[in-house]
Amino acid sequence: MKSPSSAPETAVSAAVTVLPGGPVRGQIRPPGSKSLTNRALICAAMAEGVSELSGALRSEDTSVMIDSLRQCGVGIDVSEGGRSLRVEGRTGWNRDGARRDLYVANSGTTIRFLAAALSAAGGRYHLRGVQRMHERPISDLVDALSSVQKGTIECLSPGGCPPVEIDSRGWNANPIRVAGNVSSQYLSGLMMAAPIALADVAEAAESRPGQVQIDVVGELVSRPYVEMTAAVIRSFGGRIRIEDVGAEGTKSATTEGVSTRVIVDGDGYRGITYEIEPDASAASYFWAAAAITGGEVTVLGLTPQAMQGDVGFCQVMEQMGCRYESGPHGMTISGRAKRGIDVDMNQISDTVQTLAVVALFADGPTRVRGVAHNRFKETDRIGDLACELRKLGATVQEHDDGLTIVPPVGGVQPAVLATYHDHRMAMSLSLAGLVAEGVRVLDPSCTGKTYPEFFADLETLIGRPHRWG
Ligand SMILES: O=C(O)C1=C[C@@H](OP(=O)(O)O)[C@@H](O)[C@H](O)C1
Ligand SMILES: C=C(OP(=O)(O)O)C(=O)O
Repeated sequence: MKSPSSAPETAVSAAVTVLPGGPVRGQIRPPGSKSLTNRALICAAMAEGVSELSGALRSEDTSVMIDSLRQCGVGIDVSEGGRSLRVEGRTGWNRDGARRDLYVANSGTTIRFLAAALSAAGGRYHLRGVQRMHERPISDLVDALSSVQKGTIECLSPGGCPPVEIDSRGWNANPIRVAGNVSSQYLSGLMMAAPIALADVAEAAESRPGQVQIDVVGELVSRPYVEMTAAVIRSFGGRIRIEDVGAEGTKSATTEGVSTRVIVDGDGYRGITYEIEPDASAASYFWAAAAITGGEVTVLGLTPQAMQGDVGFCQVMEQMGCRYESGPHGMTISGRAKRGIDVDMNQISDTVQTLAVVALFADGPTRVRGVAHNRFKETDRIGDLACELRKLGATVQEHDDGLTIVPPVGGVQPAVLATYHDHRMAMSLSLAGLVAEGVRVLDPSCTGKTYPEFFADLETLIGRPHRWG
């Protein structure tokens, strides 16, 4: 067994068992938001001037973004253990015009945001990742880009998946139509790319649009991330507005089938000083630790006004019977989550796995709706999640858009749980061990995608070591 001090933060261990004990009580500040770090990096990289980002996340998803931008000629200095990033805007951008081979591991934000930004900036790029990345769809974004981009862009794997090959001379057309039912990251990528297409960075562009209009056709999932994108764009000096089509006065012949319209103008990004919030999806594991054990956990640095929709997980815990309080410094969950609930998680889909584990300890079934798009993430987060919950003794029904979880009669059973290279599978499933004996979680180092120090931080919060191996 490794003690907390001997376990390196990215320990490569075959398995981890979180040991049962009393109620979890304490305060914790998770690392910076992945979503905000990768958005700020894109805007800063394409800005005029220098940006200073503080509170950034250091993890695989942000490292592949930093490495890719550096390969394109962007100067990025990393300090304070990865928390501070100094980004020299577009001065060195793609000077030699060579084809860049960019590796993005399994980071959806990186490949979707970069594909759009690089298409707008112009140049030749090959974007590739791990095997699972080559199974995650990107064709809705690539189709949207190919309709506005001079040059070529194509998906190289069957089913419209990466690698993506780009040979672009910038954008010259309008409006862009994009589907939003598989991932909101396509729209976010286009939104962040639009100011780049409007600015001088597009040296290769044969002509530049004066304004960019992006129309989302049909359903848009994970909406809070789109608001977050707009907020980050505005912070970096971009001008953007989002209209819900269908609202009074917005319907016309040009809005047929369109649910959301985004209009971007202005002349690009400006370098700024920017502070990144702690990661709200990561915070969900600590709130859940309180909810499962009947303890009390305050997550510092987050408020209900945070830019991340996943702070909404606290309201879900409240629905299940916890007490939820917020103050200027943090958000607190206390008491046990006793009630099973029926909940639409479309807007906070990264917390479905966390909720599923809390649901194992409730006194009735929990039905999760609205997350069909969870099948396209690091793994199939409906089918594979159901499989692991059943190993713990739950009765689980899979639906097209989610799942129903009936808690195990007689309590959660000991089990060895697979994690499918999915950081959220490892972080959420391990929490079952806070109450139940013998919950062994395989490949814990997969948390490195967004939270390399997760198990070390959890040990600190619960005040006892995990069993490794
Ligand atoms: O834009 C973002 O930063 C994200 C959007 C969400 O993806 P989808 O829009 O695919 O649901 C979320 O799951 C992901 O972790 C981060
Ligand atoms: C879905 C996720 O990541 P991404 O799509 O950015 O790879 C996630 O972090 O849960």
